[in-house]
Amino acid sequence: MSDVVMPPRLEADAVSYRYPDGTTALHSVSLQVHAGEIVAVLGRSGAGKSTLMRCLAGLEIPTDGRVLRDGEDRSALRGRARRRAHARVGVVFQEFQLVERATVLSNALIGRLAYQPVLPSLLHFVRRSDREIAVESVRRLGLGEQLRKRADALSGGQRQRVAIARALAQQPDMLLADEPVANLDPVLARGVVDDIVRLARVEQLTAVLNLHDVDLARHVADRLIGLRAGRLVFDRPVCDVSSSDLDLLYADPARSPVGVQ
Ligand SMILES: Nc1ncnc2c1ncn2[C@@H]1O[C@H](COP(=O)(O)OP(=O)(O)OP(=O)(O)O)[C@@H](O)[C@H]1O
Repeated sequence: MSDVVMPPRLEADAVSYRYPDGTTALHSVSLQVHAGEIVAVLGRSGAGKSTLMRCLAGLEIPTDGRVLRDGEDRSALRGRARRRAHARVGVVFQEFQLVERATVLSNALIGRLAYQPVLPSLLHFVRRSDREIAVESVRRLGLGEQLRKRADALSGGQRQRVAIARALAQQPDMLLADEPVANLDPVLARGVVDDIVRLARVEQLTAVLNLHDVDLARHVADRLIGLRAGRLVFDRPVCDVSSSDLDLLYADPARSPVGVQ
């Protein structure tokens, strides 16, 4: 559905992030996500996964270090160029972030906003091509029958699929999903993650998923990245991640041996 172009390579170069209250959530994290690769980020609650995701998505600017897309730092972009760069990054959040009182189609159309000239979008004018892309995105997530239904009348799994359809309507070349299934039961979670990964593979997107479920992450990702207390602990192909890597990642800090925080 999108133009045939190479998906981007995404890179964090010594990224640190400190919140205004002084909490340092990331300590010099460096990683690369290769073009078209699917990477899952694992770690305990508070490890810094969401902060890393927000930095990768360009929603936060690192306090130190850089996020590079195909070797280019996007933080310097302004105005239209910045809007366009953001448009190519589809982001899916745990809380869905839908407009609850709007229809499924209207929510998917939000994914087209960055491509519209400002005046027509202010006047609620929707180009036919944008509508077609949004409808097609919703259909691909199996919600073609629900186009006119309000988001708040859907189940949790359906709502997350609308959020994915909205991201897909952006015609992204990169997909970032922050705990996309944390609010869903395990069976639904599996289905939604399978949908995300299927789309990422078909559309050849570079994808990063924050996941709590290690088995699910192993099942869908090419590579696993482990974060602990804001530091990168491992970054390996799925088959090379051992149970001791995972033990180190999830060990209770109160019981950890000296040297492991
Ligand atoms: N807005 C904020 N202000 C101050 N500190 C914050 C803020 N958001 C997160 N933090 C802190 O930054 C650290 C990393 O948080 P982050 O949300 O990135 O972790 P996480 O791995 O995504 O956790 P979870 O799995 O629970 O979502 C934590 O210590 C957290 O308390």
